[in-house]
Amino acid sequence: MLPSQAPFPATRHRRLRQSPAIRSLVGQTSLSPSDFIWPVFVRDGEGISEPVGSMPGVNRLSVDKVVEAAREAHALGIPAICLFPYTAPALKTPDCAEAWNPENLSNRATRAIKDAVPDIAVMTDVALDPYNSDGHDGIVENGVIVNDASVEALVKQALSQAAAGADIIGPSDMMDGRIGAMRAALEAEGHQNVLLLSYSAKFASAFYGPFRDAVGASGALKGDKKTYQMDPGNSDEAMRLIERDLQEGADMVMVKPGMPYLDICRRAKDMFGAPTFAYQVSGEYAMIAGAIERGWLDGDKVMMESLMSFRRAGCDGILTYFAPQAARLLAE
Ligand SMILES: NCc1[nH]cc(CCC(=O)O)c1CC(=O)O
Repeated sequence: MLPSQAPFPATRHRRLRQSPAIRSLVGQTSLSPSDFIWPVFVRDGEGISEPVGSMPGVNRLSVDKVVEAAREAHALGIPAICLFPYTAPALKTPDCAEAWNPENLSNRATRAIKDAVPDIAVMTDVALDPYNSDGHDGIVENGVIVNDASVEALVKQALSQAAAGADIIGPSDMMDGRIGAMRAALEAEGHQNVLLLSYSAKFASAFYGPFRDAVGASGALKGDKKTYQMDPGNSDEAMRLIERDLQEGADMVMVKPGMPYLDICRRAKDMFGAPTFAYQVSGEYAMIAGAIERGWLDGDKVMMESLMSFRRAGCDGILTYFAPQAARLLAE
């Protein structure tokens, strides 16, 4: 686009900024509760809402409280909720079998939400880290995260989530070939309408720290995730991964983390035009919420500005821990 404009004073850009009415008329980007997916942490028990230390305002919720959260989200116009289970250390094994237990926490929460609030979409996380005594997203053999055996396990996990009623399955594991394998298995098992929102461009980021505390994975993790998550400096590789996942049957794609990777979002949207999401991850939330808590930033304004940036970068939606707070503000 070549901006075409008369010289000053025929063009005065401030004319277009003079009042709320004019500004709203020419505003290019919109933000609505329907753009949000709300990630929530699920734990065992009943009636429990337990604060996550490094994420002020975020709690781990027992299944009954997750159902309440889903009701609240639905009332606020948030279309989807994404479940992350906090798994007891005793259930973590090298083969990660709890991941496809039909009665695991994530599956119980999915069924409870779909029973109580059928209209909200439930998204689940496919990755082995909550169930792995090694803390990795894939299966570890002799210190190596093995790809193909991991994909087999991830397919079992995805099928158990679909059977529990998940609407959107979000593979966050970054193994190769998992989207194609999951899509084929979902078709074969009669889950034709289950959506795959692939964490296609997921970077090996230090911004996931608070999340690993929230799901109890930081203690277990040996080493780092750099052999499967992406190098933060790579952009072309992100495009190749997104293209690969779309070709394997992903319905929607994700860039993660969000704010430090908005250039990847814009490039992905321009290049593929697929439904594109970004995950404003735990560390991004912690930075903003921590500064708000100290009175260093104006909370509502910074939150909304950060969310608007994703929309401006071309994202159709945002996974954000701010979802209910932002939706409430948008409803005012
Ligand atoms: N498969 C794990 C997973 N799924 C979502 C997040 C991070 C989310 C966040 O930081 O908010 C992670 C952490 C990781 O890869 O270590």
